[in-house]
Amino acid sequence: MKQPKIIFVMGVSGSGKSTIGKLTAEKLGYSFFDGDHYHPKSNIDKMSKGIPLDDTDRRGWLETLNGLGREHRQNGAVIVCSALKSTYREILRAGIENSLFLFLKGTLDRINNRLSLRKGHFMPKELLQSQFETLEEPVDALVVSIDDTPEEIVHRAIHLLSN
Ligand SMILES: Nc1ncnc2c1ncn2[C@@H]1O[C@H](COP(=O)(O)OP(=O)(O)OP(=O)(O)O)[C@@H](O)[C@H]1O
Ligand SMILES: O=C(O)[C@H](O)[C@@H](O)[C@H](O)[C@H](O)CO
Repeated sequence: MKQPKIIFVMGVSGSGKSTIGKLTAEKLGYSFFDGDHYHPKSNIDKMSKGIPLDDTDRRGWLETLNGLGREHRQNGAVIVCSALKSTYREILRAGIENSLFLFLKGTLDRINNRLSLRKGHFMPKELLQSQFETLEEPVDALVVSIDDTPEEIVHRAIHLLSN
């Protein structure tokens, strides 16, 4: 496979997207963008109150991340985004031929445990159930299990990306 220039790291809240995405970008020498930093304040306020985002809330945010992908498609970027639905992934990858989704797959129990330990993040762990309900697992993504150390997960992801 020709190594993709834009890698979207996807999965439910707490699946490890920021952790794995940052390390993967470092290894590949790509820019790194964390989708969490591109939400409008209204979205952050909503999630902080424990209310899940809907399609309308997410639309502009997904378009912004697609714009980032288009901007960096020559030099390479890892972009972190939950990308829960197939229609969201269509928005994200629109016009970017050499893009790929890396799906971090884990169980609700395991992620719930990790979120119980995480401090200082706006996303309440009570929203995790709705993240799983919204998730449409991708059929055309690279899939890595989250049941390992971040270093091992990144090692496997890079192996998959370069084969
Ligand atoms: N492989 C791993 N093993 C153990 N802990 C991990 C692993 N990956 C991530 N974590 C921890 O799990 C928590 C969630 O990870 P992280 O914040 O990267 O997830 P996320 O998908 O970016 O979350 P969100 O979408 O809510 O921003 C963090 O406290 C992180 O340190
Ligand atoms: O689509 C969504 O519901 C949101 O994007 C969330 O997943 C957050 O961005 C983030 O992952 C929370 O930490």
